Amino acid sequence: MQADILIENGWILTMDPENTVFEKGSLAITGESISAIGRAEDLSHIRAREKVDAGGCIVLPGLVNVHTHASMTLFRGLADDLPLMRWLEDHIFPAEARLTPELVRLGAELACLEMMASGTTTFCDMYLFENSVAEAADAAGMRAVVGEVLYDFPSPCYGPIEKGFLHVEEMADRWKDHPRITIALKPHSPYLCAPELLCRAFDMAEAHNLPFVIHLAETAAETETIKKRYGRSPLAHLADLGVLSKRTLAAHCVKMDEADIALFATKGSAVAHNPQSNMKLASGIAPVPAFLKAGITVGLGTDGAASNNDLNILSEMRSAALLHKVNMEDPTVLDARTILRMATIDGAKCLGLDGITGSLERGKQADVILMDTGKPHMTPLHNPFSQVVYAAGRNDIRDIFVAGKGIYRNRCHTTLDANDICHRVREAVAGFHKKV
Ligand SMILES: CSC[C@H]1O[C@@H](n2cnc3c(O)ncnc32)[C@H](O)[C@@H]1O
Ligand SMILES: [Zn+2]
Repeated sequence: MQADILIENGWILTMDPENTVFEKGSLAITGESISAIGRAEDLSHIRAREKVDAGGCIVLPGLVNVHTHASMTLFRGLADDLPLMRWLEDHIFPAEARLTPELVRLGAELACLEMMASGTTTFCDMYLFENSVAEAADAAGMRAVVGEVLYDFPSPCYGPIEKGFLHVEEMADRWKDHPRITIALKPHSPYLCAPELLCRAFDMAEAHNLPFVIHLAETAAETETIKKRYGRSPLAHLADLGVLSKRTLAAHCVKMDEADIALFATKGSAVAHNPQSNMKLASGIAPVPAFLKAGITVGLGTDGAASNNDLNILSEMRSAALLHKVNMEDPTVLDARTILRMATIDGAKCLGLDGITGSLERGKQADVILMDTGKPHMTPLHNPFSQVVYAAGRNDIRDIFVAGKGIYRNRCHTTLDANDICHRVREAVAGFHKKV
C-alpha cells in the first residue's frame, strides 16, 4: 500500500467509540483522509512519500474549540476583572463599534496562530464580519464553523436585522462547497434577540440544514431579565419558541436547574462549556456532571480571548476537570478520558462534524496532532490520558495536520506568517487605542 504520509511509532489515542489505544501505533494519510491506523508492526508494509517519526509522542485527534470569538484576540487584556454586563456594555461594545472587516481578519489570523499552536484543528466562531473569520480559517488551513452574530440592534457589519438575514444567506451561498468551512446561524442570546428573530434564524438553519448556535443561561442577570420579560427560564423560553433541536448548540448553560436540564436532554441539543470564561467573569459553574448524566453532549470552548484570556483548549481541559471535582467535592467526576472526549469527538458531535473529525478512524479526515512527551513535566508517562489532561502544556504540541495537510510542523506555522501577523496586530491595536 502507498500513502502520502505515515506517522509511525506514536502512542495513539484514537477516541473512537471504544477509546482504542495503540501504544506503539502508526497512522497512514492518503490525500485528506486516514487510510490506515493500527499497531506499528501491522502497518510496517505501508510505503509513504513522507514518514513522520512519532516516537516519544502522543498522537491525538485535533482538538475542537466549540465556542469562541476569534477576533477578540484584539481586545485581550483591554478590560478585565468585571462582570459580564459591565464588561460588555462599558468596554467591549464601544470598542467593537470601531471594527472593520480588515481588523476582524487580522484578529482571526492571530487567533488561528494561537489555536493551532495549542492543538486546535476545528473551531466554532460567532462574531461580526464573519466572512473575514472564514477567510482567516481558510488561509490557516483550519476547519471552522462560522456565523455572523444576529441581534435586535443594528450591526456594524450589516446594519438592520433584515439585512442580517440577507447577509447570512449570502454567506451560506459563498461557502457552501468549501471542504473545511461551515456556515451556522448565530443569534446572540435570548436577551439580545426578540422571539421573532430567534424563530426566523432557526427556520433558516432548518431550511439550509445548518447548525444553530446561541449564548444561553450565562448569568443570573440573564435569567432575571428573561423571567421578567417572558415569565420563564431562558431555557424554557427557547423550548417554547421551538428552537431547541439536535442542530442547537447552546454556549455556557451556567444557570440551568434540574427541570431545565431534563427538558434540554429531551431536545437532543448540545452544550458548549467555557469553564475559564465563566470563572473569569464570575458567571458561575455550569452543571456539567448533571448534563452528562442526562445524556447531553458537552464540548469545550474558550470563549473569546477578552474573557479568558487565551484560546488554549489544553488548559481548558484541565480547568474543566479541576473545577467540577472541587465543585462536587468528588475527585471521580469528569475523569481524564471523559474530558478528552469532550475536547475531541464530543466537540465534533456538538458541531455536527463527528462523521468527519474528532477521532482517528479509517476514512475520517486526517485531523491529527502530535504531542511531544520528552520534557521533564511530561516524565514519566504512565497514562497518556492523564498526561494530556493534567500535565501537558501548549508548548508540547509539535505537529498538526488538518485534512492531511501539515499546518504546524516542528512547532512552526506553515500557512500563516506569525511574525508578520503579530507585528501588524501590535500596530493596529496601537492605532485603535488612540481612537478610543
Ligand atoms: C459573540 S459575538 C457578538 C457579541 O457578543 C459579545 N460577547 C463576547 N463574549 C460574550 C459572552 O461571554 N457572552 C455574551 N456576549 C459575549 C461580543 O463582544 C460581541 O459583541
Ligand atoms: Zn461567547
